[in-house]
Amino acid sequence: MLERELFQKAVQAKENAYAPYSNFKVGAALLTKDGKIYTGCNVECASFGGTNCAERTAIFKAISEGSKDFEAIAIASDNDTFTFPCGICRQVIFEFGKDIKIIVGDKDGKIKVVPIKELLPHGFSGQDLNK
Ligand SMILES: O=c1ccn([C@H]2C[C@H](O)[C@@H](CO)O2)c(=O)[nH]1
Ligand SMILES: [Zn+2]
Repeated sequence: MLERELFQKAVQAKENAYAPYSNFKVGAALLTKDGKIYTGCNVECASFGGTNCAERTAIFKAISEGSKDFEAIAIASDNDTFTFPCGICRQVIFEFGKDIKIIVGDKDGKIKVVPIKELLPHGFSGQDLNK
C-alpha cells in the first residue's frame, strides 16, 4: 500500500467525522503489518472531554479486532497544510511501536512521512516500567 493511497483512505474516513462543536473534521487510516486497514474519524461529545480523535478511533478499532502490529497511520483534515497527531494520540501511537510511520498530506498533494519517535522524542513507554 502506497503512502498516498493510505492518505486517501484517511481523506475518505474524514467524511464520517462527528464534529459539531469544533467543525474540525479529521480522518485516519491505520495500516497493519499484515496489510489490513482500519479507518477512524473524530467523535465529539457535548461534554468535551468525551471527544475521541480520529487516530485513536482507528487504533482502538484495530486493537479490539485483534490487530496490534502497525506499519503506518495517515491523518487527514480540511486544513491546507499538514495535520499532525495531538499529544495524547502521539503517546498512544508510540505505545504500539516507535517506528510507526505518520503520514500527513497538504492541499497540493504533498505527502510527508515521519516516524512517531521523531514526534515524541524521549517518549515514555513500557520500557520505563520494565515491560
Ligand atoms: O490530530 C488530530 C487533531 C484533532 N483532532 C480532533 C479532536 C477534536 O474533535 C477536533 C478539534 O481538536 O479535532 C483529531 O481527531 N486529530
Ligand atoms: Zn489526538
